[in-house]
Amino acid sequence: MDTVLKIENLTKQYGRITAVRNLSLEVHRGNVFGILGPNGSGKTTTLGILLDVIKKTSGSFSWFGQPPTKEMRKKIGAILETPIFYPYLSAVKNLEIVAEIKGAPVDRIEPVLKKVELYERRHDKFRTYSLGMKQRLSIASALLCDPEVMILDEPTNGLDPQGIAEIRELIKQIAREGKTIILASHLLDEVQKVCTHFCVLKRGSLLYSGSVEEVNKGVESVEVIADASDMEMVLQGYPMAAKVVEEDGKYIVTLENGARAADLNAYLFSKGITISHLLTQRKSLEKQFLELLAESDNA
Ligand SMILES: Nc1ncnc2c1ncn2[C@@H]1O[C@H](COP(=O)(O)OP(=O)(O)OP(=O)(O)O)[C@@H](O)[C@H]1O
Repeated sequence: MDTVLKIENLTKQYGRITAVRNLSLEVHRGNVFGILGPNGSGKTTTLGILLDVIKKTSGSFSWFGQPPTKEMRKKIGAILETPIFYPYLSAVKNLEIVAEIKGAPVDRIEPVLKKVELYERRHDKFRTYSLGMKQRLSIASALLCDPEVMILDEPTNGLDPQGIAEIRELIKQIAREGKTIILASHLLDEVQKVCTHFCVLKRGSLLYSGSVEEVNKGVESVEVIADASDMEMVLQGYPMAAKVVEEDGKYIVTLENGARAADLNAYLFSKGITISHLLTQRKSLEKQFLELLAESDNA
C-alpha cells in the first residue's frame, strides 16, 4: 500500500496550550481520510503544519516518503478557508488569476469548471454565486494544478443541505478519480458518508484511527444470563471480550471487532456453562464515537 502521508509524534504548542500532542498517523493512496474531532481538537493546526503554514514544535511528517519540500507541496491542493476571489470578476477570470499565480496551465480551467459543475455559470460574477458555488469554485481552484492530494478543512461548513450533498458528491467523485483526500470535520455523519478512513482527535491527542467500514460494522455487545457461580471469571478469561460488565444479574460483554455472539456461546459451552438468555446488540459509529470521547474525559 502506497503511503502518501506519514506523521510521527507531531506536537504543536502555542505557549501553554498543546494544540497537537504526539500525533502519529498514516494516510494511504486513494484514501478519503477524515480527521474528526470537536472544536479546538487540533484539526486545523494539524492541517496547517502539513501545509507548512504553521510551524511544528516537534515530531516529523513526510509526504510520499520524503521530507516536505516546496516541490512536493505542488502535489497537494488545499482549501483551508475560502480563498479570496474577486467578487466583481467571473469564475473564469478568477481562475485565470489563480493559474497565473500557481503556474498552472490555463487550459485546465475549462475541465475543472465542468468537474465542479460551474461551467454554465462560468461568466457570471463571483458575487452572484451561492455559498455552495463559492465552495465549489474553491475546489476548482485547488484542482487547477492537478494535485495528487487534496486537503479540505470543514468543506461543508455553512452550506444548506443541497450544498452539503453537492460538495460531498464532488469529494467522492474526485476520490474515484484516484486522488487522496484528507479532510477535517467535526461532523461524524460527514466522515461516515464521505470517508474511507478516519481518526478521532480530542484536545490534540489521537483517540482512534482506522477504516470507516470496519467501524460501521459496529462493535457487537452481548447480554448473557447463566446460572453459574464462576460466570464472571469465565467471561473475563474469554480472549475476544473487550469489556465485561455485570448489571442486575446480567453480563454485558463487549466483543472485540469481528467476534460474534455465537463464538461467545460456543466458548461458554466449552467451559461447561449453558446460558439461559442471550441478546445481541450492535453499537452504531455514533455511539462508539461518543463513548470514545467520554472515556477520554475519565482517563
Ligand atoms: N494561533 C493560535 N494561538 C494560540 N492558540 C491557538 C492558535 N491556534 C489555535 N490555538 C488553540 O489550539 C487548539 C486547537 O485549535 P485548532 O483550531 O487546531 O482546532 P480545530 O479542531 O481545528 O477546531 P475548530 O474546528 O474550532 O477550528 C485550540 O485550543 C485553539 O484555541
